Amino acid sequence: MSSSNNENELTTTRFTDRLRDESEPFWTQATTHRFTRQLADGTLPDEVFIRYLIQDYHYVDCLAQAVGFAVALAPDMATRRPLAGFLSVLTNAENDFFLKSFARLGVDEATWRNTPPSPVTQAISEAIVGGASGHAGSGQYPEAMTVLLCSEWVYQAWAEPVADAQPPQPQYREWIELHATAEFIGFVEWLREETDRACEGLDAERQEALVALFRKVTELEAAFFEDAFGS
Ligand SMILES: Cc1ncc(C[n+]2csc(CCO)c2C)c(N)n1
Repeated sequence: MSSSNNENELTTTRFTDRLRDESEPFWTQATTHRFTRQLADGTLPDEVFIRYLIQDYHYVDCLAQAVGFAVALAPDMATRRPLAGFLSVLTNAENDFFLKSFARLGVDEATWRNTPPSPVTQAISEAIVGGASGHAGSGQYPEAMTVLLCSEWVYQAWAEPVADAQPPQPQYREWIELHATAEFIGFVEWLREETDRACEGLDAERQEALVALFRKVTELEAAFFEDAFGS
């Protein structure tokens, strides 16, 4: 499949292109979901966004744990630094967004604290933290990068095409802007390059397992959006 190790080939398939392409139909479902379309045109019901935010706050807490594993597993300071920068965004600006949005939407602290993670949230959190930490039997840098890449790339892929949308709800505009900034797009490209570098020399069996992991997380990203509709 990948010819990237053959120097005589003029065209090569990036490993991360393979991850995305082999995740269909879930990739298209996750990146063009009605949740993101309605977010962009302002027709997403408040109660759907509130359900999503409460679940996503659980998810982001698990994601921060997964990034911590990636920081630990990274090969050197130059790779730890962007991951640590991302962890800082997650635990500061991103965290502030959730608390501000809960306040704006009238979701009191007891509600977001006491609403348990849904089965879909539990499944995606286990896939992310398990994949990155070894609880799912892997726990190496390529696995950690693969789950992080999926989580971030799906969001860039839905947000960038709707970056100019101006829904009337300020929290919808902010949620789009957060995922369409040059900084975030640059971070996703770095994740792709680093995942390519970490995975392209691995044997076929390991690569197959990484493709399956990326595909599973992509499927769960689509299910996570659907879950917010209560269907
Ligand atoms: C289920 C789910 N999957 C992925 C993301 C994406 N994401 C999580 S943290 C972060 C950093 C951006 O500031 C981004 C893009 C999400 N929010 N929820």
